[in-house]
Amino acid sequence: MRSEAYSAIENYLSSKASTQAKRLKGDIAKNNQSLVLSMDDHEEVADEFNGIKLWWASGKHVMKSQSISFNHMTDEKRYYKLTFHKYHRDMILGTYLNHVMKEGNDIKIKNRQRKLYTNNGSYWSHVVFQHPATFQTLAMEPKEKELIIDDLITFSKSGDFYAGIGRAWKRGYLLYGPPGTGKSTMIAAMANLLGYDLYDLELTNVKDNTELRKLLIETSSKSIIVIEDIDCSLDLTGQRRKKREKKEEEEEKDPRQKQQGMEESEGKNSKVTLSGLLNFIDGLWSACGGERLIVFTTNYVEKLDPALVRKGRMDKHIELSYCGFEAFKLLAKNYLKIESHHLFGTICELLKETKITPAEVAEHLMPKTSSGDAELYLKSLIQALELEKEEANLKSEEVARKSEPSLNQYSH
Ligand SMILES: Nc1ncnc2c1ncn2[C@@H]1O[C@H](COP(=O)(O)OP(=O)(O)OP(=O)(O)O)[C@@H](O)[C@H]1O
Repeated sequence: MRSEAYSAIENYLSSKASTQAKRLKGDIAKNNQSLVLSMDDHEEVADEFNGIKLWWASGKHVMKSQSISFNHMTDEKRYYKLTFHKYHRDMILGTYLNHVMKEGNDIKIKNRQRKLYTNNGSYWSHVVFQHPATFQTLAMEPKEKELIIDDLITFSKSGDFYAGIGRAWKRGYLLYGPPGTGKSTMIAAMANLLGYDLYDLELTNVKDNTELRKLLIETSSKSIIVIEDIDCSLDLTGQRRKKREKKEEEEEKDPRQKQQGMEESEGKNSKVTLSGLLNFIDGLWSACGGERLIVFTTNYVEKLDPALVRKGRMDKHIELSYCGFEAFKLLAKNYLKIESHHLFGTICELLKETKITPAEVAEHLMPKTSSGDAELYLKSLIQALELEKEEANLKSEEVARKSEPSLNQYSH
């Protein structure tokens, strides 16, 4: 088996070899030669570190097997030879080799096949995670997007910082906004950006706090734990608690209602509590290693229990909202491959006056025929926006009419 150090160097060099090969690609293409991205025996890869030039070469020692064999098996020991000026020896053996190992291990993590876990009761099962969403394709205000990317990258590089201040290497995100504004898409983009695994935790499948604790302890480092629609997942919101208290009062008055309620909720009743979840986020988690993000999503942020969303627990609150012009332009670029059009001005004005989600805009821009042209899709979007605007106007007129004092009120 190859040692960890060997495979880290191998990863590092294959990335170097591939950049050098890419640089050569033009010449190679001209000569109609095939492109070699990995290192062959005795092939050299040049590297430069802090202005110092070095050369790596790979090779192998072939040793005749001591045992008697009919098929002349040989043992081979592969190695890498590093050549540099002896003046730099200390720096190369220290700083440079550490840098190679770190980069090599990072490449390994980035290239590994990532997993999407879902819980079936108290067990995780997984499939390969292959969602194509990235921050480049996520439509939202560019400045806000930059801030989020920066926040995520800073987090992923802050292991030493968290250790230094004695805090668990974890960060909580709350994504909120109407359905179809890209909450799930953003989570996939986060996982793709950082190369993390995803744990999609379905709280309604979790029996009680003990089961919750077991599931969360089993999650690995470099992962995102997602609890979608936290307001609907459990009895976690203030409103739901009040509703339940009211229902309990009614049931006390009429025991028949209680029986009916028990039958209805049988099978989907989970005893996970808000305090169980909070205890884990605050306490237990800190004890089980690091580099985890926990992401809650909700369509109704105002309904959440303040204890759940207070800063420190959910470090960053991100609102995903209706489609603005910048987000529309990105969708048009992705879906229609256009960056400008004479209908953009009309769309820009209509977007200011309407509430339409990026999912709805995307639906209009999605090519429906192989010959469909951009103008057709933009016109369909304009039609939808005009309809939306009309409906919104009617609604506000109705609200205004209802709030007007009726004439009778003033008659004597
Ligand atoms: N901001 C966005 N950028 C790009 N595509 C988007 C965006 N928002 C929505 N979409 C598109 O709409 C579809 C639905 O979006 P998504 O599931 O991410 O929304 P959501 O906010 O998570 O909705 P829900 O609250 O119903 O779960 C996605 O598959 C994606 O193609």
